[in-house]
Amino acid sequence: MLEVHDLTVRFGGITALDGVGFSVSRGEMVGLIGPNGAGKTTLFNCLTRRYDADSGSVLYEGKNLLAMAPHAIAGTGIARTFQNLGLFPHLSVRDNVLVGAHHRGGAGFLTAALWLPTVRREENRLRAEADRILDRLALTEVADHPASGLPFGTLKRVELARALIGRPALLLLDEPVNGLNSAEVEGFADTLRAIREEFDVTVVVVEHHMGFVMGICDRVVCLDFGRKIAEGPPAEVQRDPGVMRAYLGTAI
Ligand SMILES: Nc1ncnc2c1ncn2[C@@H]1O[C@H](COP(=O)(O)OP(=O)(O)OP(=O)(O)O)[C@@H](O)[C@H]1O
Repeated sequence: MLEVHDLTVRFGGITALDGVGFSVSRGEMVGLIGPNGAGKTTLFNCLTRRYDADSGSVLYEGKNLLAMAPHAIAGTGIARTFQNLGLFPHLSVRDNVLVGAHHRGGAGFLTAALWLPTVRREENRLRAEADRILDRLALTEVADHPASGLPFGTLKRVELARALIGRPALLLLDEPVNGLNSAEVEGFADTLRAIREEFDVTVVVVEHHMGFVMGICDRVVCLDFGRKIAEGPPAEVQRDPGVMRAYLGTAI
């Protein structure tokens, strides 16, 4: 589904990604780990075309992802969540989720401005779908509440709901359990396991919480200073001497 070859990204003198390569098969859940500054978010930013790569290639379903326009990414079936939440604080939870469906609306500017019946039908259909997803993620009670002021754990689920309404085939999650307490982490892991089946979605997840990564992922890729230093089943990567060295001084 996804093939990353020899990907390099530089920011001035910093090489954030240095010849990184790995692939992801349909249906897999792959963990992307590595110490702070290893290049994990930069990789996500390349996959969603926020950053340009200096060299290398990314094939998504056989297509050259790096040649696509950033606005076309959602339409290809790739959705992401953000490390520091990318929600609109003053919009309701439901409207934040509906933002994730923007590429599925077929109405043009004029039909939308005139609020024609086709637009109303489309809006009703998407609202019904948003409500189903909100219900699935236990967010119905806060659907009309503005995002601002809600607990962090709730907002993490809103981000997931917003990604899911785009009907993604590939879901990129950037630190989805960062800042959650241990009960919330467990709850999120259970939800993600179930959602992976229900929505038939392939997942790449960046996360520092090793218990979460090791418990949920089929395979783990570890980056350090922009380079891939290990890849394999979670238990093997956790025991890898290079990975242990990269995390020296950090509990893993
Ligand atoms: N837009 C940017 N401009 C300059 N440098 C950047 C930019 N984005 C990332 N970097 C640098 O690239 C390197 C990799 O950063 P990145 O955020 O990808 O790491 P990370 O593995 O996601 O870290 P963390 O776990 O702390 O989120 C770091 O040295 C960072 O400072």
